[in-house]
Amino acid sequence: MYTVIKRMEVSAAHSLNLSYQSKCENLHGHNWIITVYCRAKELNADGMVVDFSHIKQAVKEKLDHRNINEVLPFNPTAENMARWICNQIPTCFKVEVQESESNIAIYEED
Ligand SMILES: Nc1nc2c(c(=O)[nH]1)N=C([C@H](O)[C@H](O)COP(=O)(O)OP(=O)(O)OP(=O)(O)O)CN2
Ligand SMILES: [Zn+2]
Repeated sequence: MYTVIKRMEVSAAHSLNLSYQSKCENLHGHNWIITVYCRAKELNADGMVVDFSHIKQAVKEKLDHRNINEVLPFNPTAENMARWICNQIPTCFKVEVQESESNIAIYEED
């Protein structure tokens, strides 16, 4: 089994729609650290699980320096973002989305 790990920093803005009052309902920014884990039993014809630059294209190039609420059609919590990122990338099984030193969400397939 092969595993590749791609880490990216995404600087962007978002606001959250919440069922309670929160400062996070206001538009604000993060430098998200996003870590994508992919694995495969066999390498593809190019000798890769997945090209690191294709992961970057699927994530960073869509989200970086954007208002994430205008890109993603759901409430952009770290958990929802992690699931969406995982679903964008064939062979991905786990995504960590770190909003700050103290706040991290992980989505992992069963
Ligand atoms: N489970 C989640 N909780 C929160 C999320 C989330 O995505 N998942 N997101 C937010 C907001 O994005 C908010 O920006 C986080 O604010 P922050 O100031 O970083 O968080 P804290 O209030 O916990 O402050 P610390 O000083 O970092 O502890 C909120 N919650
Ligand atoms: Zn936030």
